[in-house]
Amino acid sequence: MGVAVSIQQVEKRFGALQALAGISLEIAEGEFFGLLGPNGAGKTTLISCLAGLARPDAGRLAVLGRDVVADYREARRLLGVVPQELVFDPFFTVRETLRIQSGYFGLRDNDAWIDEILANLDLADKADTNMRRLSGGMKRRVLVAQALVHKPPVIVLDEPTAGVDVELRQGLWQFIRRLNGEGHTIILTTHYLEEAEALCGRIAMLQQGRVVALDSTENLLREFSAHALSLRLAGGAALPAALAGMASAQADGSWLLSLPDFAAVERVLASLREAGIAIEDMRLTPPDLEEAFVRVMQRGRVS
Ligand SMILES: Nc1ncnc2c1ncn2[C@@H]1O[C@H](COP(=O)(O)OP(=O)(O)OP(=O)(O)O)[C@@H](O)[C@H]1O
Repeated sequence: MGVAVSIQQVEKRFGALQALAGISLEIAEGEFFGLLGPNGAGKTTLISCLAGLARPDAGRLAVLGRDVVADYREARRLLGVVPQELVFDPFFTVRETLRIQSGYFGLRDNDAWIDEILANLDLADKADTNMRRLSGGMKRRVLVAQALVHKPPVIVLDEPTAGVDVELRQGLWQFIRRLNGEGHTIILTTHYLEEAEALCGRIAMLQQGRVVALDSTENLLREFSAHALSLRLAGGAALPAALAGMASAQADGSWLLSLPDFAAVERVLASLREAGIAIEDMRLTPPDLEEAFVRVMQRGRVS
């Protein structure tokens, strides 16, 4: 697999603020890649640099080998960006908007693909509706459609599901997954960590303009999150001393234990049995990206 996106030592300042402080990343063709980080971490700035909308102060970015500054037009053609902000021209219908966007890329007679996009984004019945009459969620769908009109091999989605209802989210992800299955590289930023966990094969976490974690989703979960075992003991019993170190008392009288793997559940149960303590209620929650994210961010702040 070739390199879809190459980002090398990219820096960007806004006055005194260092928005990007030396970002290096490589995203392979066909990846579903997540770019996560708290508000202000630099995700949108990095995407703007990739799309040629902002110029980095230092470093290089390339899309499928095309430098985004030196070879702007070709790099831009290889990229489809769904922006975070709802910007649109209120005077055109949905179809006109998509035809105009096709025109920017020199595409005529693009209606077959436009119809397919509209159908997949559940916008077909809005094709002749004026943009200003659409709801916020519908406008967001049009932004997604606009990014796809030229069938870009690399698709960047900057928080595409903010303010979007559950049904569209599912439809959108189904469509994006299909495109990914057909070989399109997908780069996603989102604050919905469940979505990132379900969709992304690899994730970079940004904090204050730096990459503070970069790994497969699986490895990030393994390293930074644990199985959480919630236990309520009969008669409000205390935990045996051997378990106390890995547990914290909850406000409702239950205990929360952080376990590295399933085998640890067995050790906990054996320890309770030996101490003659009965269990009233027990729940096991798998590792999740939200916990991993919080831990990575806390670690970042310390160093
Ligand atoms: N045009 C600009 N002028 C000045 N500062 C800017 C500009 N654009 C972004 N910034 C600042 O750069 C930093 C990074 O912003 P950016 O929008 O890239 O973050 P983000 O990770 O996308 O955040 P969010 O999750 O809120 O979208 C922030 O501190 C922001 O205030």
